Amino acid sequence: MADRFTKMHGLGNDFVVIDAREQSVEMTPARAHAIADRRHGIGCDQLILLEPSSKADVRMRIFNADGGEVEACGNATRCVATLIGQPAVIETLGGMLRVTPADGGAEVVLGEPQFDWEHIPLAMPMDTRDMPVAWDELEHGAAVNVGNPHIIFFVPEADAVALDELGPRIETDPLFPERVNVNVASLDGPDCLQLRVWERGVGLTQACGTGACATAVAAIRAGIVQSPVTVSLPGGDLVIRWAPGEPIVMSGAATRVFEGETDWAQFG
Ligand SMILES: N[C@@H](CCC[C@H](N)C(=O)O)C(=O)O
Repeated sequence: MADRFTKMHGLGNDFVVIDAREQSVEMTPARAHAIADRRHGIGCDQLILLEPSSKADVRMRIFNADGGEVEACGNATRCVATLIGQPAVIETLGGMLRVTPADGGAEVVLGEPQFDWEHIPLAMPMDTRDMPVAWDELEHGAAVNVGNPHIIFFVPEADAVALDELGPRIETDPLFPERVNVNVASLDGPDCLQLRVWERGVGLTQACGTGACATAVAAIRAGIVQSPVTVSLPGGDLVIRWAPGEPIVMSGAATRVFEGETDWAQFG
């Protein structure tokens, strides 16, 4: 029997979604990495595996293109919400997410953001609102965990930052024992932010949903913007709502591109 998958994207952040509730699929980091390869595999930023859950409507496992399994993916969560097609609860390593499909996309209620250095996690105690760090022109980052770890730098012009060079250096810095997603943002009008993201385990992507959430939260916390915040990424816009002590709510598009069939055995 052929192995089936759905190719999807959220603002150009693309996914191979495998429904392992209908077919049995053995996933390993090496196999996920091989499937994500854009020349020899199917190609994607993240591989998403849907499994039965005893606590929620579905369990969603997330593998970065490097094969590493991670806790959260905002854009993929909207995509999975549209596949489910009705309000649902999704179990992830980063927590339980409530989703509601809407208008060619979905709304996702993430948990409350974490700011303690142990929860980012960082290798040493530090004020996560204004970290005494510098990598060339990227200085004074803010750190937020929204299910997965993010560092955010507010800069005059996000497009002018050499993120392809600085991103991998920061991602793998020993300050971040679990590595980190690197966000550079600039103010782009009232309550609007421009954002580019170097994703842990992937590289530069067209959009990062959790990066948009972490950046909006850091900007609201710093008093730079007020909720709701429109975050413009290279692949399109997301709207983020948040107030201290409350969960984060993200809204945006999700697109089904095609259904495919393959043979997982060829990927190791
Ligand atoms: N593209 C995602 C984030 C995927 C996981 C991330 N690279 C990590 O390693 O934490 C999103 O839309 O949030």
